[in-house]
Amino acid sequence: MSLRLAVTGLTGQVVSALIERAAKDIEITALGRPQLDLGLRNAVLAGLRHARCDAIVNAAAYTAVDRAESEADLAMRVNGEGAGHVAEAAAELNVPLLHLSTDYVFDGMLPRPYREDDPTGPTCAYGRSKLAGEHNIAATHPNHVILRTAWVYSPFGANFVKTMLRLGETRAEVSVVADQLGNPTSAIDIADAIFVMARRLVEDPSPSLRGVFHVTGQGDASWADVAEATFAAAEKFGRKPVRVQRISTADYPTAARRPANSRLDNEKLAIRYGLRLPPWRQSLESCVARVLMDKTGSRAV
Ligand SMILES: NC(=O)C1=CN([C@@H]2O[C@H](COP(=O)(O)OP(=O)(O)OC[C@H]3O[C@@H](n4cnc5c(N)ncnc54)[C@H](OP(=O)(O)O)[C@@H]3O)[C@@H](O)[C@H]2O)C=CC1
Ligand SMILES: Cc1cn([C@H]2C[C@H](O)[C@@H](COP(=O)(O)OP(=O)(O)O[C@H]3O[C@@H](C)C(=O)[C@@H](O)[C@H]3O)O2)c(=O)[nH]c1=O
Ligand SMILES: [Mg+2]
Repeated sequence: MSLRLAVTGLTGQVVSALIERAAKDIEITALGRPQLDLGLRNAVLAGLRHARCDAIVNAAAYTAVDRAESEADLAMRVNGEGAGHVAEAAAELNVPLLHLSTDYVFDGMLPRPYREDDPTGPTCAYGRSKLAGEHNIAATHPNHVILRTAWVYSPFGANFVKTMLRLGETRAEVSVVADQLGNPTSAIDIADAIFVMARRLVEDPSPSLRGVFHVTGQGDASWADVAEATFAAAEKFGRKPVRVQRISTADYPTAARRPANSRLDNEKLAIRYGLRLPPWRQSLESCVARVLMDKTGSRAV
């Protein structure tokens, strides 16, 4: 059965992955700035009203974590209120809404992976704005899924893995925090999960498929682990080795405070949707391969 998805954002990692991964029977309508600005209610309602779709994916967001500390109002307008506007549109169109949220809604103090119903407690402005978005969606449109994902990387846009590959071009050593734990997640794997979930939501009205779901790559890592895996993969493509100096958060001051442990338990997704994302190291290797192949002009693997 064909599936028509209206997606917010034009150039983001998840948007790009959705466009690239859509099978022939999936039609993606991407809506973004300047026509659709999430902060402008009328633009969101008008833009989505005219997109003929079976489901809406809210993949656009203000994602500059450190900058959000000094632009908290803007982050809130886009991530908090903006998500509410998208939910209003989904309610008006009577279609399911799949909304992307983040591990940064948690404070990071729990000594185990977070489950969907664990208490939230964001430590930074970006996290607070994303949590407000979750609340606005839940209050506006019951027919929704909030996918909390984390540490997203891909060949598209800006992300930590591409930052490491760029730093590695000129440095023999990079210092990276080793005391923040999370789940690196490929935007491509997120896109594939969104297609499965959207189809189910369109076909099946059951409440057990709705609500909050944790959707991350399998396996835990620190940022230092991600950096090491990135450089190890890059070596296979002829890059010189880069050493990772494992440092602590205290040695890498940033504007935003990030959770020390934001690992997310994915069991609910496995049980209710029968879905598990691939192990992060596997997807990371494909990503690095693609980024480096694209650079040398060779065919991507
Ligand atoms: N990146 C990550 O590590 C993680 C992301 N998430 C969530 O996943 C989702 C997708 O993230 P990702 O693909 O990485 O995001 P990106 O930062 O790659 O892209 C963000 C997209 O949002 C668009 N955007 C920003 N502000 C607005 C606005 N006011 N109106 C309309 N569009 C806007 C950008 O458009 P433009 O091109 O015009 O700037 C861009 O297309 C987001 O909800 C994010 O919060 C969750 C966990 C981790
Ligand atoms: C570039 C760099 C970062 N770091 C640290 C800073 C920080 O603690 C950690 C990650 O840095 P980044 O700024 O790349 O990642 P950050 O922007 O915090 O990534 C977050 O983005 C938002 C959108 C999310 O929703 C989160 O899930 C998460 O992916 O690594 C180093 O230790 N060394 C470095 O050279
Ligand atoms: Mg960042």
